[in-house]
Amino acid sequence: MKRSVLVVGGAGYIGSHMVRLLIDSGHEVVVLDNLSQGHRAAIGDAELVVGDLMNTADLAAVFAGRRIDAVIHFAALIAVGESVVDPGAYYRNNVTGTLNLLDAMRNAGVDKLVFSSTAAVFGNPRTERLSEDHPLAPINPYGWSKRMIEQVLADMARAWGLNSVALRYFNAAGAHRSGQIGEAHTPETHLIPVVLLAALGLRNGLQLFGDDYDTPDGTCVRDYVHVCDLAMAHLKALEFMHRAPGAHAFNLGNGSGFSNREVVKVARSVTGRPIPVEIVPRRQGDPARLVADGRRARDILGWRPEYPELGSIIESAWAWHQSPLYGPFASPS
Ligand SMILES: NC(=O)c1ccc[n+]([C@@H]2O[C@H](COP(=O)([O-])OP(=O)(O)OC[C@H]3O[C@@H](n4cnc5c(N)ncnc54)[C@H](O)[C@@H]3O)[C@@H](O)[C@H]2O)c1
Ligand SMILES: O=c1ccn([C@@H]2O[C@H](COP(=O)(O)OP(=O)(O)O[C@H]3O[C@H](CO)[C@H](O)[C@H](O)[C@H]3O)[C@@H](O)[C@H]2O)c(=O)[nH]1
Repeated sequence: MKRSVLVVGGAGYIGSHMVRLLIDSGHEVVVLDNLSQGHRAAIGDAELVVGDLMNTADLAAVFAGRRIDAVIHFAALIAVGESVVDPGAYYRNNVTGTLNLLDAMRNAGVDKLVFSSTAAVFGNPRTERLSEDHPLAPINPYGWSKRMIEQVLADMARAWGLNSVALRYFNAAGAHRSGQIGEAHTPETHLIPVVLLAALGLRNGLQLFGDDYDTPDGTCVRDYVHVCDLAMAHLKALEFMHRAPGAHAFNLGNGSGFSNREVVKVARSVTGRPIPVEIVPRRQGDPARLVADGRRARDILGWRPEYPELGSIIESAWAWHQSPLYGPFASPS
C-alpha cells in the first residue's frame, strides 16, 4: 500500500538510501534535515524541508498541511568517541530533539515511528551474539541517548498509543548499487570509509584504536551490515507497525564478527592497495565486541539481507569512494 512518509535525517548516509528505496517502492516522501551532515544531492528529486529538530516551529511547519502516515527518524549525532567528550551535545540533539519530534507527531495525530537505534544500547556483551533479550547497559553517552529514547517510546505507547519500531543497527557500511549515493561524513570517523580513504591516498593510513582488547587478535570486533539491507528492514518495519501496535525493537546485523585488523585485510584485498596501519591507544567508549543475533528480525519482519558478506559490502563502498560523484559529498550539504 502506498504510504506518505516523513524521513527525518533523510539527507544523511542511511537516510538517503531509505529515501531512494521508498521512492523506488512507490511511496511518497518528504525529508526534514538540518544538513549538518546531510547532502541535498543525496535525495534526488525528493522534497526537502531544511529544518532542525531543536526548533519546534520547523517541526510544526513540516506536519502542517501534509497527510503523513509514518515517520522514519534517522537524525542524530552518531560518533561514539565524540559522545564521551561532549555528552551534552548528544543528549540535547538525540534525546531532546526526538522528544520535540514526538510532541509534533502527537499534535499532528501521527502515531507511527521507525527509530534508528543502535547496538551501542547493549554496552559490553555478556553473550557471544546479542539478541533483543540481552540487558541494555550502554557504556557511552551516544548509546545512552538511544537507550533513553527506546524507554520514551515504550512509555508513549502506553500513554497515547504511539506505535514504534526501534531498529538497532550494528555497523552500517556499503553504498547503493547505482553508485550515486554512499557514506560521506565530515569528519569521517567510521572504520570502513576511513580505511578506503587511506587506500585512495586521501589519508595517511589508518590509526587503529587499540590492539589490547580481549578478542582473538586484540582489536575490536564488529558486525557490518549493508546500508541497503538496513533500508529494506525499515520498509518491513513500516508495514509491521500497521499490524502490531505498541513499541518493538529488533537487532539488525549479519551475525558475523570481524576484527578491525580483518577489515583492513579484506579492504587490502578488495582495493589491491597497501593500507598502512598505526596502532594508537584505545578510543574511549568502544566495547570490545558487538555481534548481532538477528534471528528475530528474520523470523518476525521476514528480513533477509541481500549483501551479508563483508567483501561485497566493502566492494560497494569502494566503488562509491572511487566514483567522481563522491567528491562533491566530501563536505556537508
Ligand atoms: N552509521 C552507523 O553505523 C549507525 C549504526 C547504528 C545506528 N546508527 C543510527 O542511524 C542514524 C543515521 O546514521 P547515519 O550514519 O546515516 O548518520 P548521518 O549523520 O549520515 O545522518 C543523520 C542526518 O541527520 C541530520 N541531523 C542531525 N541532527 C539533526 C537535527 N537536529 N535536525 C535535523 N536534522 C539533523 C544530519 O544532517 C544528517 O543528514 C543515526 O540515528 C545513528 O545514530 C548509525
Ligand atoms: O579511524 C578509525 C576508526 C575506527 N576504528 C575502530 O573501528 C571500530 C569501529 O568503529 P566505528 O567508528 O566505525 O563504529 P562504532 O562501532 O564505534 O560505531 C558505529 O556503530 C555503532 C553500532 O555498532 C553505532 O551505532 C554508531 O553510530 C556507529 O558510529 C572501533 O573499534 C574503532 O575504534 C579505528 O581503529 N580507527
